[in-house]
Amino acid sequence: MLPESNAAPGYMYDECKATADWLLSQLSMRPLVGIVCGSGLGGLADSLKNQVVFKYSDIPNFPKSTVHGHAGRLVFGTLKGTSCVCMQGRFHLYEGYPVQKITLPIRVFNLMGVETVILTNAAGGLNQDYRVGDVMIIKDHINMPGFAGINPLAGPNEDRFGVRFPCMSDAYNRKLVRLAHEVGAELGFDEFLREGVYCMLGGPSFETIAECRMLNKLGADAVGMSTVHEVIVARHCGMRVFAMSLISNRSVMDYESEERANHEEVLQTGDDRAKQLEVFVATFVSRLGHASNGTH
Ligand SMILES: O=P(O)(O)O[C@H]1O[C@H](CO)[C@@H](O)[C@H]1O
Ligand SMILES: Nc1nc2[nH]cnc2c(=O)[nH]1
Repeated sequence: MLPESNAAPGYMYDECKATADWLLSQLSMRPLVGIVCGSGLGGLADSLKNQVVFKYSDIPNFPKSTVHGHAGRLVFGTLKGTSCVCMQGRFHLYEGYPVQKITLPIRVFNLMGVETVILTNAAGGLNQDYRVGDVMIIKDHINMPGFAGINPLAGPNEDRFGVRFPCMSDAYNRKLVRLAHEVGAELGFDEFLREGVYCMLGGPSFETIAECRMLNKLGADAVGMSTVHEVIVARHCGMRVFAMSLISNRSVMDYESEERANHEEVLQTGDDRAKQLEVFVATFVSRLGHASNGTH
């Protein structure tokens, strides 16, 4: 056990609990599903009914959103009768926060009673069969910052959340992956639904051509700058995880290519697929099957 002085400030159990209690004291529901909206996908929160909305800047201990396309609002409400909380905007390493701080909301989800976390992101398509607008169900990840010791669980372990050495070979719930394929097929989305491996880099610069080629050779199908740290923290505290990437741009793999990755294209692709993804997430949530409906 590391000495107490090494305890990371702002996201240990007591801070997370204070934030969860503050939120719950103002709500008449308890969320069962937590949703994180990726770049350009903030519209997912708008489909929640009976909304109660908090600005991140008003929530104790919460970081602030600094990225265009991430509104910085926590939205509570119901999706087809299931109580949900939705992060309309997430936090990234490149915003300058410690990796533990950007995952604080996931621990707050857990303390509010969330059982299932649905993470979405925008990502570059490394897999050469992928097209812009494809949706990749994430079956596994490569935690590139983790290779350099940047892991949200580094530091003293908080036993009240989970064990020191959590398993990650089952990070992405396989039943939920199957459910996503079923829902996709029913909605007629098979044509653009894929399944693959997401690789996280720190950003904010996009990848070089050599980096894209390397990542693809290593087995990654899509690359982004988020999600993995949230998955690790969610699994550490025992929540089930489903995640998907909207392929917002094709990773440039060829020195002759005129394509250039840019955030505007990322946001535009989100906009183009927004309605279908809203229907997908709402249908998916309605099939999760929780024991209670989250009302007191
Ligand atoms: O992963 P999300 O939050 O969807 O955002 C993705 O889009 C941004 C780059 O355009 C990066 O932040 C990348 O991680
Ligand atoms: N790292 C990275 N993140 C992204 N987010 C959306 N597209 C991309 C991309 O091509 N690379």
